This record gives sequence, structure tokens and C-alpha cells, in this order.
Amino acid sequence: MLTFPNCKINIGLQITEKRPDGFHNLQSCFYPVGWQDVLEVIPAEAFQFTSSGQPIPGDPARNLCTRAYDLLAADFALPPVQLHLHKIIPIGAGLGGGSADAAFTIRLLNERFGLALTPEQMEHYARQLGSDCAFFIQNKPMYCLEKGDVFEPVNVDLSGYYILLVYPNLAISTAEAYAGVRPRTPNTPLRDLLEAPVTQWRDSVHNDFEDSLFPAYPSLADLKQNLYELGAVYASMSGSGSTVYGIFSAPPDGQNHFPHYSVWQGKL
Ligand SMILES: C[C@@](CO)(OP(=O)(O)O)[C@H](O)COP(=O)(O)OP(=O)(O)OC[C@H]1O[C@@H](n2ccc(N)nc2=O)[C@H](O)[C@@H]1O
Ligand SMILES: Nc1ncnc2c1ncn2[C@@H]1O[C@H](COP(=O)(O)OP(=O)(O)O)[C@@H](O)[C@H]1O
Repeated sequence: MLTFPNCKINIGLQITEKRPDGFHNLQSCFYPVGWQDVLEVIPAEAFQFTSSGQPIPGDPARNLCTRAYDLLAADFALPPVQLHLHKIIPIGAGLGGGSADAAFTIRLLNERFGLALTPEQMEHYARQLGSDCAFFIQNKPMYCLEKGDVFEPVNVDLSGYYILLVYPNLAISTAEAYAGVRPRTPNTPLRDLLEAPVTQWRDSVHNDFEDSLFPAYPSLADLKQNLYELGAVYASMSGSGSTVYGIFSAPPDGQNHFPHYSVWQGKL
């Protein structure tokens, strides 16, 4: 059985405070985007995780797909399987690709083996694997709070727009990015700013990670400027970087403008 874990972008990201557990409370709109991996579950004699495509750093036994399987296998009598992941979504890119793989593993095993888990139960498992993992269970635009794992509905609909994602071949560790931020109470909550149409977001909807990462990596600020010059109605870095995206009202000519970077474009 096959499934296609997709990535997300963050539309605005306010980091409001450091928590006693060392994590940060945030407010952000998470929005699913169609850049996808391929994940297959295959009957096997013994559990095995294999991958192709981009090399994934780290021990396969600690891969988020393996950890998702182990988590469910602790509570259910799962038969052994081979999980094969064809990795396409850039890694360490602010796109939540690893979290998507983990959440889709839970969804796939639930369906394949008739575990009858509700979305809330699957979110409970996903939260144990990463802060933005639970989002990918329902996988629809959400206003995310606390660690990014508490959801409220959001009235952001970008259907009809096009998106261009540019990954500048620079992996940024999420933990390192959080270590550089200065949490603060925003003047206006992101939720209120998102009430305006996308054409008015440029000067108001902000990703707080840009404040520390753009000075450290000036090429990221240049990339955002390039996307505006290409005609984006809104451009931003996603999550903890390094992907920068632009939202366009007509299809942009992305491949020709960024020949040395990994790009993906499609409809929202
Ligand atoms: C920044 C965001 C924004 O959407 O996405 P990415 O850019 O990684 O995709 C997320 O908060 C990333 O969530 P996720 O990638 O699941 O992070 P986790 O694995 O849970 O945590 C990695 C490390 O980041 C820090 N961390 C993460 C989430 C959070 N709310 N506060 C934190 O301080 C912690 O130091 C933690 O050890
Ligand atoms: N299936 C997976 N895909 C990508 N990264 C994974 C996976 N499993 C574990 N990881 C680890 O997670 C880290 C990157 O996670 P990723 O979700 O790509 O980054 P980001 O949160 O910035 O989008 C890497 O250090 C990688 O070793």
C-alpha cells in the first residue's frame, strides 16, 4: 500500500515565550503543500526500513518512520513489514518532511491493519514524535498554538494561487534555529493579521525566525527579495528555514530563475 506524505509551509510564525520544558510556544498558520515523498508498506518476514532518493542523515533505526511503527507496535499486534521511503522533500528545510513521514506512517498502518484509530488518537501518537507531526494527521490548513501541536480552525484559503518553494541547499537544524530566537508577545496576534487578504500580508505577516537567520545567512534574505521581484504577492521563509516560498497569482517561471537550487512549484 502506497501513500504520499506532503510538506507544509508556515504562514507567519510568532514565537511568544520559552516554556519550562525548554520548548517554545508559538502561533503559526500551517498550510499543506504538494511537494511529496513516497511511502510504501510491504509485507515482510521481519521489520525493515529502507529508503531511496535523497540520503537521510542518521540511523535508519531512529528514522521517524521506524519510530512511528515502534510506537504503534507497542500498543497493537502489528505484523512485521518493510517500510520503504522514497525521500524527495528537502531535509532540514522548514517543511516538516520528517514529521509528515511519521504521521503518514501512523495513518498508513492504521488503514492497512484496520486499527480503527480516530484522528484524535493518531494525533496523540504523532505528538510523541515531534512538535509539528500531529498537524499531518488531518493535513489541512490550521492555526497552530503552543508547541505547534494544538489546533484551531483558520479562515485562510489560498486556492487559486500558485506557490514556488526554493530550497537553497542549506540545511538548518530546528534546535539551532530555536536557540537563536528572542521570544516576545506580539503587538497583534497573527490570527488577526491573517484576516486581511494575502495581497496585504507583505508588511504584516512575519516569520520571527527570519530576524536571527537572515543576518546569519544573507542569501536567504536575497532569495525572499528575488521572489518579490518575480512577482510574488507574498514571500516568506518557512518554519526554521531554509526554504523560502513565494505565493503568486499566476504561475511563476521558477525553474529558470533558480537553476542551482531545488525548487517546486504548483497550485495551492
Ligand atoms: C519550526 C517548526 C515550525 O513549524 O517547524 P520546522 O521548521 O522544523 O519544519 C516547528 O516548530 C518544529 O517542529 P519539529 O521539527 O517537530 O520539532 P521537534 O522535533 O519537536 O523539536 C526539535 C527541537 O526544536 C526545539 N523546539 C521545537 C518546537 C517548539 N515549539 N519549540 C522548540 O524549542 C527544541 O529544541 C526541540 O528539541
Ligand atoms: N523520514 C525522515 N525524513 C527526513 N528527516 C528525518 C526522517 N527521519 C528522521 N529524520 C531526521 O530529522 C531531521 C530533519 O527533519 P525535517 O523534517 O526534514 O526538517 P524540518 O523540520 O526542518 O522540515 C534530520 O536531522 C533527519 O536526520
